[in-house]
Amino acid sequence: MPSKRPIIRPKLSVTVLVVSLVFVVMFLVSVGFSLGLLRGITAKTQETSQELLPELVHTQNNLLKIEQIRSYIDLIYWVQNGNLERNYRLESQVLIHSFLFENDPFLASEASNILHDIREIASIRQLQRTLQREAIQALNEFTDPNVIKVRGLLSALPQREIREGQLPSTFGQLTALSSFAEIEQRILFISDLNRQLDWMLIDTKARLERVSTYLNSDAALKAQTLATDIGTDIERITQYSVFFMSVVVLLFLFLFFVFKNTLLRPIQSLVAGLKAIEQQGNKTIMLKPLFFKELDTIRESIEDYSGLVFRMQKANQELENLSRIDGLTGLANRRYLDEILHEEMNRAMRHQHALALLMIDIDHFKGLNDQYGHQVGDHCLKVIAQIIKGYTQRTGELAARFGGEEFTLILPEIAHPDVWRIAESIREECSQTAIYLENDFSISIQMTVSIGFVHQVVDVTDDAEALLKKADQALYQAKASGRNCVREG
Ligand SMILES: Nc1nc2c(ncn2[C@@H]2O[C@H](COP(=O)(O)OP(=O)(O)OP(=O)(O)O)[C@@H](O)[C@H]2O)c(=O)[nH]1
Repeated sequence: MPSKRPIIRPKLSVTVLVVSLVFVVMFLVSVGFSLGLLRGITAKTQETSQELLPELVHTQNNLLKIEQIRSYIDLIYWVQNGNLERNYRLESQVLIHSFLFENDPFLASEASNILHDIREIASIRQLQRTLQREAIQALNEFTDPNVIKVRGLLSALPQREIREGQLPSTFGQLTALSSFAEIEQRILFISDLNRQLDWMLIDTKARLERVSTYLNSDAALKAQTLATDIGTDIERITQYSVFFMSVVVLLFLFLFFVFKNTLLRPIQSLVAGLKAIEQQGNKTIMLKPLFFKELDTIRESIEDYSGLVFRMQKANQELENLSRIDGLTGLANRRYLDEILHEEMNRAMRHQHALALLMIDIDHFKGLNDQYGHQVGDHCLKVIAQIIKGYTQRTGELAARFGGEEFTLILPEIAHPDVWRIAESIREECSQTAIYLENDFSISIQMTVSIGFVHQVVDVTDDAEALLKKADQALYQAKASGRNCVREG
């Protein structure tokens, strides 16, 4: 037969240590991971605040500068004073130079175009202003109303354009100085310059608008990138938290399930085992082997304890039986007789039943002892005892050895005629039984018994002693009446 391999059971203490270590390692890993994640997010936030935010600020600055350049261009266009115009031009140039390109080729090329436009506008405006001034100066000496009108028109440039046909057809004295066509041509040229300026202004403003739109969309893009970055980080933190919490919850559920099956239930079964020993110590209990070594050791101890309790209960029972039984005849002894008689009297009293007590004594037993010896006497006592015991069938009936060669029979809940019948039967059976000597079967002994009994409904005034006494007196009468007879007390 193949030898059974011993089952290796894990130790609870070691398991708890290992689980704790796993938890500690998991905790450290998660702390490390959390710190790494947070560090990454912090670095990203710093990077954002150091790069993206300044970029956004630069874009906003550029937008402001664009607005300022736009107003400078207007001023360059409208201003009549050359010095002021130069100032505005320089200011706008400074602004363009302070423009932040951030390596953006579109911005760089548009800035240089704007610079070029400003110079162009300024130079045309300068030329227009010079020509305008010269023309006005030349016309200043004349008082002709048409000349004054033309001078007025020239002074209103560039607010109001001078169109062909707007000029008067004659200039009076002026025609003496130069031809009408020549003057008209010059004034219209100045006005043309104005139209050119208008177009340039429209172009430049459109360019500025383009740059402004570009910067705005760039700022929006950067803001969106920033928002997306923050959103991604928040999502990562959320995902990590959900993952970590799920792992922890699942692990706890798993451990709870494992410990419930390997720890809580086994402990409950051990407690149930102990209770079973307490409640039913008359049999040994067997428990299922347990997973953890320590618990299994406790299980083995409980099983051993159960076996011990069982053996002790058995021994106690045997001792108790021995203390109730007469060693020679196997009938109840005097002590147990008193106990049962007391109980049966109480029961009879409660239920108002009649109780019968028979005292049975072997006749001339001393002579038998003397003739055949004590051993034969003992044998006869056993035979008579078995005959009497044969009359105990119902619950509560008890045959006892009262002492020496005297026996007692308790018959509860019995009718009077039945007592007589049973007593006579015992007497008759004893007298008809031939007892053979164990070492000589040729010799048989005939024995008789005398019986005294009492039958009555017990009341509170009665006690066991009185009942026994009454039965004994009846027995005495039977003896006095010549033995081998029954008498009632
Ligand atoms: N062999 C044996 N004899 C016992 C035992 N117990 C008592 N005896 C004897 O029983 C006898 C009782 O004798 P007595 O009381 O004189 O009664 P009896 O001889 O039966 O006479 P009556 O009862 O008057 O018929 C005594 O000789 C006791 O020694 C016992 O356990 N074994």
